[in-house]
Amino acid sequence: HGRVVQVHSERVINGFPEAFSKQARIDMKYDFDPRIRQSCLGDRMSSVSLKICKMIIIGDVSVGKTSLVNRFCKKAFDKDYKATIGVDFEVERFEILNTPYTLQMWDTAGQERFQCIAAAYYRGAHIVTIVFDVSDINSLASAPKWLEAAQKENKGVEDLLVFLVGTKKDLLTPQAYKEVEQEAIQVANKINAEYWAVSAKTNENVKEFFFRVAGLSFEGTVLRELEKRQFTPVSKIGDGVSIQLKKEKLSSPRRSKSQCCN
Ligand SMILES: Nc1nc2c(ncn2[C@@H]2O[C@H](COP(=O)(O)OP(=O)(O)OP(=O)(O)O)[C@@H](O)[C@H]2O)c(=O)[nH]1
Ligand SMILES: [Mg+2]
Repeated sequence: HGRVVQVHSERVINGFPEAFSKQARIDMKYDFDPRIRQSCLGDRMSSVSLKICKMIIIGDVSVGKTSLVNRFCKKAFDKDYKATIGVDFEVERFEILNTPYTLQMWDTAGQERFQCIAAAYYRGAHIVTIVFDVSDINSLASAPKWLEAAQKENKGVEDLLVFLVGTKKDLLTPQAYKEVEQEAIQVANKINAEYWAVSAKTNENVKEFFFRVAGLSFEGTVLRELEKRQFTPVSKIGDGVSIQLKKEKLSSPRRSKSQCCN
């Protein structure tokens, strides 16, 4: 039996997803790395290892983290605020260049009193999405603090993908938005993040954002695997039976000794 992975046709990615802003993008490329296209479309990758990445979604209280995830994963928008208690979890399956890819999303609480619970889930993240509300400039100012908190739980990890996402774009006039954008791009550049602006209410840029996350993180994880394989004995490469779960990245969160919830 081959593995059968059901992927919804709306989650199929073949073209390289574009960045939102030329002024704050993670990379300057316009296509997948040629090595990726070659190995994925040659259908050798898919039988060898499961590709899963973990994304944490962090940011101030009520900026719209849960709304962003729910718009994409559940196609729903709720105008009433319901605080996230600790953390919520969603999974999305994609098919990228014929290869199954899973994105885990950990939607964390912004409320101060849940911080210690939420931070326990930061570990093992490949992707950090810092959310702010474009109609609340203070929430943008918090972005560096949130990144620090994520880095603290992922010490020594160099290739974290960081996104800075402004939500509630529908609340601002185009002129007011442009002013916020200038500041947001500066912050994004300072923290090496890619900048996006979205609206969960109108659905503007929501799918585009998640596709970009999926495309870039997929590329990163496949490239890491290809690099690892360069050092693997040839006989092991093609045997196809070793579906490797990267256990260390997926394990349940451990609480750090130094802090939290007393
Ligand atoms: N107009 C508008 N309102 C939004 C948008 N996104 C979220 N909201 C509203 O903002 C409020 C907070 O949204 P949430 O998604 O719950 O915020 P959160 O960041 O998850 O909050 P915590 O879980 O407490 O950290 C809710 O009333 C949402 O309806 C948006 O794009 N436009
Ligand atoms: Mg929430």
